Amino acid sequence: MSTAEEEVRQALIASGFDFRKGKASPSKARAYSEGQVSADATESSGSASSVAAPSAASPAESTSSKGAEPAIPSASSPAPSTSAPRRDTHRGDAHRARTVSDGITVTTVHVPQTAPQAAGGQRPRVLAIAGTDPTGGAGILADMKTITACGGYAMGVVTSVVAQNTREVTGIWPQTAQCVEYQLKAVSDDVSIDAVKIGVLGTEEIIDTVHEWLENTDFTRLGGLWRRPGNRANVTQIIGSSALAMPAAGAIPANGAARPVGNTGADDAPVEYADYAEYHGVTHDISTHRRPWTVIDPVMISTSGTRLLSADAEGALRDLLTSGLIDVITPNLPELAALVGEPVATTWEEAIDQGTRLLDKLGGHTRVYVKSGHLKSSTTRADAFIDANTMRAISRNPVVTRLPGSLIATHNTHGTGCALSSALATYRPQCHDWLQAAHKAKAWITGAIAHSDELNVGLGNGPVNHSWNLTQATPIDDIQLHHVTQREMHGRAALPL
Ligand SMILES: Nc1ncnc2c1ncn2[C@@H]1O[C@H](COP(=O)(O)OP(=O)(O)O)[C@@H](O)[C@H]1O
Ligand SMILES: Cc1ncc(COP(=O)(O)OP(=O)(O)O)c(N)n1
Repeated sequence: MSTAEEEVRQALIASGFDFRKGKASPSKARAYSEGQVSADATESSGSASSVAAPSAASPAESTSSKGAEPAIPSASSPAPSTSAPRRDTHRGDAHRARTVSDGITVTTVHVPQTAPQAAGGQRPRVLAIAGTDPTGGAGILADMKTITACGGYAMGVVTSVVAQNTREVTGIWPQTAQCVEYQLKAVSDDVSIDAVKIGVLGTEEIIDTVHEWLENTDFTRLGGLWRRPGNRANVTQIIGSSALAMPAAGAIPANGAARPVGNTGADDAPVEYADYAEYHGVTHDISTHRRPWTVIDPVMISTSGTRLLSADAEGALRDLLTSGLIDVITPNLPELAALVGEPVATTWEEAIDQGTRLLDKLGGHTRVYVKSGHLKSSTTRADAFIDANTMRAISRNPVVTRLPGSLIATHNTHGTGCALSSALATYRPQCHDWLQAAHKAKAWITGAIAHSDELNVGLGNGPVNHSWNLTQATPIDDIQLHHVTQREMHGRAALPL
């Protein structure tokens, strides 16, 4: 079994998956434990692999990654508190490098995983802007389940009502731009939004509406973004006691003008951003992340072949993608091909080349998470995270990180892309950087696919199991229910009408 498979296996074990009993899917469990799912064997040797552009050197010191346990938040098995010290979690250890295509070198990098830190019980507030699927496998219902399972508080704005099931799409009713605008405003007028996942947008007008909302809303007005406790030292180190102070000399390399962060008042300081900038030596994120962390799944065509974005809306989509308002775009292979105007990639290497070209095309304003679900010729399901923002201090080239994964033999892949992008958006506020969030999202979706056979939903391509890492609902018997109801009624009676 390759180390990459071992990592996924460990992630599943950490989440409560029982390989001996083969609880979710005996055949799948066997494939894992006996090493039959071996797509990554020739491509990775560390606990995670990265592809780095030539001069993007990874930190050199090496700590063994063997046995490192990717943490997946789980109510049943809380993430271990013995994880690596926080400040170390970014520091990948280069193990080996190889060239996959012109100018791109694969480097195997160990990216230790730590548990998302729950901030005193507070959950990041994550808004999904997406279409519907009444079967709950894809779209906004799937987003709600994913966000909840990944530790967020889920909110949703509906862009399009879609009649679909696990087999086909039978009708699409895009909402008016005004309807979407009112929904967006209703949320952002009242709630601090920490992260946004964008799915089906449907029409040019809706894209423009979301674009304008992201651009013009003052997201810090309601008291700033969610932050984890315990980071105060980093903020003061970088931005001083006032959130508007400039970085201390030397704290951030001079590769861009340091700009004040948006929040005022020490308690509202956006700790994440300062922390991010300090580590990566970039100022980009300080200035842009006054907005919520934003992930877009550029859903254009459903797997069943139906257009979910009108053809004339593609120009507006490109404008949004190049606006600097989007942090990560998560295309599947057909979407990636459409965005770069090329045939669909047939190998992982081609997909990476296309992802890098897409990033170039978008002016480097975003990050590209390339999804491998449609890779027909291979049993690898490794994804790639291509980032032109990190490591700028060392190299101007984008860093391409391989997120290991192997094919799971199941037809239950309806809505995988929706779930992955929601998981990414939800993990980001709980992680140190996008890369760590990407690793967690990949581990989570792998678990959700691996556990999908526990469900029995629909006659076609069934959904993934969004609640795979959650404990069973606590059974409540009739007597308990009776007592709760009595208490509620007494409470209500006391409320003024
Ligand atoms: N059969 C599978 N086995 C393992 N991982 C899969 C499988 N199908 C999809 N994935 C993973 O699910 C995620 C979503 O990918 P993809 O299916 O390409 O997206 P979309 O649903 O947008 O088409 C990716 O991480 C991909 O690698
Ligand atoms: C309302 C809605 N949004 C998105 C999709 C596409 O879902 P995706 O996760 O890309 O997966 P497939 O089901 O198309 O494989 C959808 N169908 N509906």
